[in-house]
Order: sequence, then C-alpha cells, then structure tokens
Amino acid sequence: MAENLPDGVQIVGPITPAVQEVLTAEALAFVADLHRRFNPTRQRLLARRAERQAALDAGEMPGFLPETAEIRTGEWQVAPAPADLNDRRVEITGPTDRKMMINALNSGASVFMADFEDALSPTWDNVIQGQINCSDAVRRTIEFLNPDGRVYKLKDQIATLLIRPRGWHLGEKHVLVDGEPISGSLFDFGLYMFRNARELVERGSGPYFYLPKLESHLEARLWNDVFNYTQDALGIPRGTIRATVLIETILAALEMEEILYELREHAAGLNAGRWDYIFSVIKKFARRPDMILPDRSQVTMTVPFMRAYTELLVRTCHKRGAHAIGGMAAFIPNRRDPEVTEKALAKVREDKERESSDGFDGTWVAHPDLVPVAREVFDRVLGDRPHQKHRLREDVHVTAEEILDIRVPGGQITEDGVRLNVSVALQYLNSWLNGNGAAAIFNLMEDAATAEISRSQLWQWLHHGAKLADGRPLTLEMYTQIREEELAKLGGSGVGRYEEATELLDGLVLSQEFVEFLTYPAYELLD
Ligand SMILES: CC(=O)SCCNC(=O)CCNC(=O)[C@H](O)C(C)(C)COP(=O)(O)OP(=O)(O)OC[C@H]1O[C@@H](n2cnc3c(N)ncnc32)[C@H](O)[C@@H]1OP(=O)(O)O
Ligand SMILES: O=CC(=O)O
Ligand SMILES: [Mg+2]
Repeated sequence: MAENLPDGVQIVGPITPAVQEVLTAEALAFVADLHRRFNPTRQRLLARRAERQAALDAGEMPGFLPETAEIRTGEWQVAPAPADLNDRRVEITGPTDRKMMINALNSGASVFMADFEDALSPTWDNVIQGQINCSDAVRRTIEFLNPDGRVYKLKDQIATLLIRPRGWHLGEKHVLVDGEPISGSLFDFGLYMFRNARELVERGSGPYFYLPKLESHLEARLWNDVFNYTQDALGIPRGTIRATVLIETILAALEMEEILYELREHAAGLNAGRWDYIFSVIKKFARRPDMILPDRSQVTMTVPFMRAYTELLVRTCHKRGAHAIGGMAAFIPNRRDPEVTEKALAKVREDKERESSDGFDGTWVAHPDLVPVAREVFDRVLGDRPHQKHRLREDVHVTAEEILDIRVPGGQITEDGVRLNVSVALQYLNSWLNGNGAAAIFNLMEDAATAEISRSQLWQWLHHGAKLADGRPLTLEMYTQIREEELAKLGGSGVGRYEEATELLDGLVLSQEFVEFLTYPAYELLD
C-alpha cells in the first residue's frame, strides 16, 4: 500500500500492519476523493462559524432564521426509521476500544454508539484500530483476549451499531491530501462506509451515524451531500445511511427543524448533547460579561435554558416523525464502591425519569451497569411501544429568548468550582495525551465535551475578573496558585504527561483569544 499510494496522498504516521490493513490504495483513493469534493465547502462553513462568532462577540444575538420560516411552517416528515433503529430506548456510548466495544454491544442496550469523537483520543493507533474494531463488530467476529485470560466474544443478541465520526472542525494529521490534513469527519465516515456499508446492507442493517457539533443547517446539508455522493459511489440506495444529529450547540438549537429538513431522507432523530451544549453556550458568549455561567455543577438539566432547549427538541422531533434521544448523565457507578454506585444509580434514574416523562424516545448511558436502570425507567413509560412519537408536545412553546436566556437562578462561582475545573481539566488532558479520551474523574464521566466546559469557564471567569461568592474576583494570581496546588495534589508535573497538560491548560486559560477547541492545541502533542 505505502508504495502504491494514490496521487497526492501521503501517510505521515507509522505504517503498521493495522495501517496496511485499513489504508489500502482503494480505501485511500475513496477518502481522498471525498475530501477533494467536499473539503472546500467544509472550509467555507468553518469560516462561516468564525464570522458568526465575530458577530456574537460584537453583541449580536441569534434567533430563529427568517429565511427558513417556510421550512418551519411546512408539512413534511423525515423518512421512517429502519427496523433496527425503531426502538432506541437505551443507547450506550463509548470509545472504539476493542474490549469496551464488545462489552457495549453485549450490554443489553438497544444501540451502541462507537465514538471517534468526544470519548476518543484520536491517536493514530486509536483511529486505525477503531476502524478494524468497527469492521469486526459489523461482521460479528470481534473478540478480545484480556491479559488476565478472560475471553470476550459477542452474544447472539447485540445492540445496533452507530458510529460517531469526528466533527467538521477536526483534521486527521496523519493522512495528507494534496499537502493538507484530510478532514477527520470524512476520514472516519469514509473509511467506515468503504469497509462496511455493503456488508451492513447484506446483513439487513445499514450504516448508521451520529453527527456531532453541528452549528447550522448548512453543515447538515453538507453531510447530506456527502451521504448522497457516497451511497451512489458505493452502489447502495439513497436513504440507506441514517443519521442522528446531536443538538449540542446553541446555534443549532435555533435550527433544529432546518437540520432535520436538510437530512430528511437520512434523518433518524436528534439527540440532546447536553455537555457540548453547555460548552457552546460558554464559548459563543465568552466575550459577554453579562452572560457568565456559575459553577459547572449548578448548570443542571433543570435550569430554565436547558429545559427550553430539551423541550423544544422533543417537540421538533415528534412533529417531524423523528426520534428524540436524551443525553448523558455523567454519574458513573464504581464496582468497588457501593456508595458511589448507589448515588450514581439514583442520579441517573432521576435524569431518565425526567427525560422519559418529557417525551424522549430513548437515552444515553455511559456504563454497562447503567443499562438496567435506564431500561426500567423507559420500559415503564414506553411499555410495548418502540417510542412515544405520538406525544407531539404541542403544549411546548419555546421562544428564541428562552433559549438564549442563560441565567441560572441562585447560581454562584465558588473557589471549589474553580478548583474542580482546574483539577478536572488537568486530569482529562493528561488522560487524553495518554490516549484515553474518556475517564472517570471524581466519579463522573469526563470526556472532551465536559473538559471543554471546565477550561472554558476558567477562561471566561478570569477574562472578566468574575466575582466569587465570597466577593473576591478571580485573578491571575489566584488561578496560578490554585493550579499549582491542584497539580501538586495530582503528584506534580513529573507524573504522566502532566507537564504538557499544565502548559496546555495555561495556554487555554491565559490566552487573550478564546481557543475554539481544546483539541486544536492538544492534537499537536498527540502521536
Ligand atoms: C458528552 C458525551 O459525548 S457522552 C459520550 C461520550 N463519552 C463516553 O462514551 C464515555 C463512556 N464511558 C466510559 O468510557 C467509561 O465508562 C469511563 C471511562 C467513564 C469509566 O471507565 P472505567 O473506569 O473503566 O469503568 P469500570 O472500571 O467501572 O468498568 C467496568 C467494566 O465496564 C466496562 N465499561 C465501562 N464503561 C463502558 C462503556 N461505556 N462501554 C463498554 N464497556 C464499558 C469496562 O470496560 C469494564 O469491563 P470489564 O469488567 O470487562 O473489564
Ligand atoms: O456528545 C454529547 C454531549 O453531551 O456533548
Ligand atoms: Mg458532544
């Protein structure tokens, strides 16, 4: 393969046997073609993100789009769900690690989302091995021998597989097309399609995706164009691909109907991606001294602006015949600590009870031990029905002002909140640099989205000299002292990759400009 590369394609990562297996000349030609066709539009849309950000920085407020009013008032529905995506009451997510994928597929969840995004540190090894694991899962041949001798195999009954490729903003630096990094989205999506689409169709399923971090319906249109082209190129019918879009940016929350409309032939639902949503609220209004969020722990799903967005999501989906899928409660059980587990189960139950009674058709869990509680709660509401789309939620009337009114009643910034953000960000960055994109930190699931909240709050609070509950403003001196103390608690910069994690965090927090994604500078340090 390496000696037979398509014109204009270079591999700049190590050529291991796994790389040779995945990146055949044909596969590379396929993804390079996708990149050449669609990257110019991707670049234009990323530039448009920057323009919209500049307008928000200048004080403009977004709203529902006047130019798409006809889509919102028109009569249309998304395509019906395929049989193996009709009942999605419990969805487990996780990185594309081989053992975890087997555990997730066997977990009793209806769906498993294999994640090349928030939960994955995109090392060269992880993205390539992730493709092999996904292909083996599709063919049901995936097995794993644990160092302790345990053998992992698939059960007869497994979850339906969905794949989450990287967001539009990320590149894959190990493969260059005409001298530039290939789009991470097109690389993950294209390879999965090339290797598995026909096999999935023959098995009576299909290529199913979650689409992350969209900021507008034009970005959904780009995905739709990519889907149509790819299906034609692979000789499978249009509409075979099914995609669930994460509504996890505040700008996308104002374009939910338009996003479903753009993808209507391929749309399988929307998901309320709460963590990136909170991050996006912070990022989009980072320059606004009047739009500062309190401690992360106080921004719960029951604060008014999170209620407004999730209620609108259910109503929008059901009006258009799409599934509404709930998000991730971050509390995770600990098999070695019954008290932690009991608390996690109670918290997750509460979260899933709210979602199911709001009308969601299913939800996410982060750990196999949470599948039973989520299933029990959704079973109680859904019974034998696969979903509850008949609940149109016409009682919901959400205005753009309600989406944008991000005040948290009684919210405060505390020293504990600052410390927690510093410690979580350091621990997560260390984990990510070591190749683990999801980690249990203080009994919570942390991934790229939750870590973004922690580091962006620090930037915002420091940048605006935000007042703590005790009246002190957050200053550079206070941040530096807290960062030193928290780093010392973790063993200091000599441990693991904490030295780089600390430099990264300082860069993100102290920079004059808000860095758009922590993964931009962090990826430069990744193998
Ligand atoms: C904001 C968002 O985007 S949310 C979606 C993205 N985030 C995620 O998907 C996170 C998914 N969750 C995880 O990665 C993990 O649960 C973590 C990192 C939070 C905790 O992992 P661990 O500390 O290893 O958990 P723990 O030790 O309790 O694991 C017990 C067993 O469950 C397995 N397990 C834990 N989580 C998962 C999962 N999500 N999928 C499959 N298996 C899992 C472990 O592999 C382990 O298996 P074993 O007994 O066969 O060895
Ligand atoms: O991807 C999910 C989120 O909450 O972010
Ligand atoms: Mg997310």
